[in-house]
Amino acid sequence: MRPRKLTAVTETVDRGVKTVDWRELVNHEVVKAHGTGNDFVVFTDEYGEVSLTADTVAAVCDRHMGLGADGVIRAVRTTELPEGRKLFDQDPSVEWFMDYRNADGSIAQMCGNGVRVFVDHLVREGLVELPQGSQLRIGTRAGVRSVARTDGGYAVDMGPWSFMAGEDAREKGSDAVVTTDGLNVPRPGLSISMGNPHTVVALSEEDKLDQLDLRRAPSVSPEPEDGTNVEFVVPVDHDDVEVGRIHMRVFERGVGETHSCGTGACAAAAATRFWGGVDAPDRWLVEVPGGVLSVTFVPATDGTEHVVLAGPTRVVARAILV
Ligand SMILES: N[C@@H](CCC[C@H](N)C(=O)O)C(=O)O
Repeated sequence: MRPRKLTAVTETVDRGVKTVDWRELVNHEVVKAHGTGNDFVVFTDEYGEVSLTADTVAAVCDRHMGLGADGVIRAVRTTELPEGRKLFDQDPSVEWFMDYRNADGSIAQMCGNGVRVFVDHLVREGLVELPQGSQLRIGTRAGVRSVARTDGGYAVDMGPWSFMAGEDAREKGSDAVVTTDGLNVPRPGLSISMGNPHTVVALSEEDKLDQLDLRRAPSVSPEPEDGTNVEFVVPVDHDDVEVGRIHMRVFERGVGETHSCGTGACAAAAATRFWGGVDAPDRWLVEVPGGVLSVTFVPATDGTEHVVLAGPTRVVARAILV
């Protein structure tokens, strides 16, 4: 899961025109869709016939030479991948697996915006039925997730959140030091797992989120072995004490700065609520450059606390890769 460098894909230059070759996906129909500006190329590979390589993913996601996206999502039957088969054997109602890849071709365990886009794809393609109010259980590399159709999109039970550094972080409120361009001093960060890793940094209003320069990856010390997504948050002033509100910018592992990150919004809300103490609300609105995500902390039947992420999805194009 370590971030990988964008490697060269097979390129041919014909009369001055560079053409990239995405091999396995030639002639495949794909959909370009996004959730609050976190955009994905999505395709169905029901029987797992495409052997998707990191180079192909990077080529398709290239914003100049490809379709351009923050990641690729393959919809595949759980029975067709070893990771999915395990989930299916435990619960045969889990029929579909979200095979998620970052723009650089690396594999990530989870993608919160991607789950909504993935389920919307299954519904639109007629692969599942999901009337409003009903739930669909899908497989991911972080385990099974339940998704409900809502008025304006989908709500995903993202499972429990946890401190990556354990109880030590709970006591200190941070476990890392984060440095980034645009911030003149290093800041403490709190690392939270949502199935994938996040490090959340709180900024004061004066720090001005928009002064951050996230063209280069922030440096996180100690450096997490598998890398991390880094979220910067600033509280938003508002009157409703029942709902927390934050602004967030994110640098995603394996991608770069994105317009939104669903798991990042959950981690950012979890960290901010933790810093806020016992009176902090259970419902949060996370404003990202691509829109607003809703994050709610709910007690689960197994005694843990689950995070429910809700937000919109939008399909922008259907294409055949040539
Ligand atoms: N954009 C996603 C997160 C995608 C994976 C992430 N870049 C990672 O490597 O962990 C989301 O909406 O959660």
